[in-house]
Amino acid sequence: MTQRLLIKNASQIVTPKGNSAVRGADMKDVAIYENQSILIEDGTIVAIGDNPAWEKEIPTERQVDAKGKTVLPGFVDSHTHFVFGGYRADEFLWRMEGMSYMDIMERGGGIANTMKATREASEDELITHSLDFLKKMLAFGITTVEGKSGYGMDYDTELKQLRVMKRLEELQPVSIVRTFLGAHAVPPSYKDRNDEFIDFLIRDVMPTVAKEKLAEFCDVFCEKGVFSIEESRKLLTAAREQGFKLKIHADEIVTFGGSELAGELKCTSADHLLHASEAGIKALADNGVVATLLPTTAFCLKEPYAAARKMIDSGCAVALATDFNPGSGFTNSVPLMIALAVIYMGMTAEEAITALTLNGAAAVDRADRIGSVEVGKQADLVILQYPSYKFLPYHTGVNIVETVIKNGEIVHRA
Ligand SMILES: N=CN[C@@H](CCC(=O)O)C(=O)O
Ligand SMILES: [Zn+2]
Repeated sequence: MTQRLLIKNASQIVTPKGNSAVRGADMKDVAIYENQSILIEDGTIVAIGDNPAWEKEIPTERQVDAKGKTVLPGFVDSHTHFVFGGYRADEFLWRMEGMSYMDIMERGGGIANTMKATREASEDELITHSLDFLKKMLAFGITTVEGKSGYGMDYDTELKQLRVMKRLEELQPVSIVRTFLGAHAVPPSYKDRNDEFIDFLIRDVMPTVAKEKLAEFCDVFCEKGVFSIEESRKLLTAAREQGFKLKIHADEIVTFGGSELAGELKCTSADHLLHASEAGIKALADNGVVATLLPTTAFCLKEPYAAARKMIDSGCAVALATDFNPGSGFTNSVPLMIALAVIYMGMTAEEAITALTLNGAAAVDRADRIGSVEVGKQADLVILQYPSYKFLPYHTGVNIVETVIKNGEIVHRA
């Protein structure tokens, strides 16, 4: 029997439109429907309108009254590292005392610190740890999350992280898009042997990840002192040959040319971009690479924010994501991210919505299925407790998500 759900009388339904990333000036053009309802059948949006017959046909227990509230597409957090062992609270405080992220990394802390704890953790421990994070994400309105490996940097642990994410999909409602980030740092056992480590990933790890369909994307931390442009190009080119779609951590700490490489390789997304050059921004815009910006990381690292305004004005498709991880930004606060984007990065509220929904979906190659409230799309929805989307930045830093719907079912109520 058809399972129906009616979201009725929403003060506003606010959504970007389309099946692909929205670029440049179009990012602000969200549709706003007032006092309309959404009819869902078997997890798919089948109508948006104000047909009085719907209320009569659908049992009251399958109706959600959204009067005085705002409905948005479920948020897509397209860049996280949420499966890891241990914490790095000390490092956070060292940074506040003046040590830099790279200083800590060069002294054997940072990613290597989490690598050790992740290697030691059992699959079940990682599951328990991650379930708690996923629950918090859902409460913030995140209905799809991308998660990366990269805290193993050896065969067993990289696969363990990816398998954990696969198992987590069955245990809770948030959809998980898996990314292989074996090239997250050079592990101590390969110190100063970057080439050999890249070869090891390409030859010994990637084929299993591909064969077992453990990841859809491959990513690399392309950065001065981590992986060079040439090493990143070699890894990503091999990854594409093995069937992966591509992502890149680019120009995070210094201007390095990662954005240009993303353009050259036509990566699905290039992420961070705090120090992307003019030519890099142009390369992203010209090649349809989603520019994924991670404001909470810049905030936690006390670094300048990415040039969101300039990117949008140059025709880029910008996405916003939390980069939730134990080091550079141990926060998955969507309200904080929106506040930073609107207050400090010059994005409008409408652009921030597009960035967090349809463009986030494009950054994980799912814009044809999710990311907007449109007939035919999967019914992943967020209901805010206020009558306008403007409350998202205005009620600054506060979580105003009241109800979350995944695949046409209520999965969270505040
Ligand atoms: N910059 C590289 N990777 C992560 C941080 C990982 C960590 O510090 O544990 C990021 O995207 O910010
Ligand atoms: Zn990252």
